[in-house]
Amino acid sequence: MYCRGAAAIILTYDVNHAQSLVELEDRFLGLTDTASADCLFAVVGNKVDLTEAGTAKGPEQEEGSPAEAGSSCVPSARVPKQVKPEDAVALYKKILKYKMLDEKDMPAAEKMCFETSAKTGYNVDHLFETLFDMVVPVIVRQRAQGLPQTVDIRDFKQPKQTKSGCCT
Ligand SMILES: Nc1nc2c(ncn2[C@@H]2O[C@H](COP(=O)(O)OP(=O)(O)OP(=O)(O)O)[C@@H](O)[C@H]2O)c(=O)[nH]1
Repeated sequence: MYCRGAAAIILTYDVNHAQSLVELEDRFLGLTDTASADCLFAVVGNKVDLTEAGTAKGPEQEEGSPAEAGSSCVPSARVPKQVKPEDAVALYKKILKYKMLDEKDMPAAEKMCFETSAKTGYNVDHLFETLFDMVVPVIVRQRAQGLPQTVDIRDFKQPKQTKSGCCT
């Protein structure tokens, strides 16, 4: 996971495995520490095509929010969805707290939580178009302010060696 200077991070879980949402918080959230201070977060529940209440809509029909995805049943239903959109919204709010970001300064949770199917393409364009529309103005502003777009690795400082370290 490479996050340094990222303007947006897409945290993806599997709507059929509750543990995958838990792991986003437990294992991956800390890895986003090197992202930009004004980084946007999207929480994306993928594999919605496999769920009972999911959608098998093709890319030509794709649109809508998690609520819409949940309401469009298809006959090829399989398993009950394990992670509800509300769970993703709760995680999004936790992320903002972890980042010490004020909810009112950030896009609404409902706007930043998506359900997708990489297999059918459902909601994938909607996800990327939404992020793109939000991120481009931020990048343009950063460039106008002359903020560096690269990292100078020569700035790297060796961590201090301690005599008491067991491996030194
Ligand atoms: N049905 C379905 N399968 C998917 C979808 N996205 C990915 N897959 C399948 O899930 C498997 C794992 O996909 P990867 O892209 O390797 O994802 P991963 O996060 O590394 O692995 P997992 O944690 O197992 O999902 C592959 O067989 C993909 O084809 C989806 O939206 N629907």
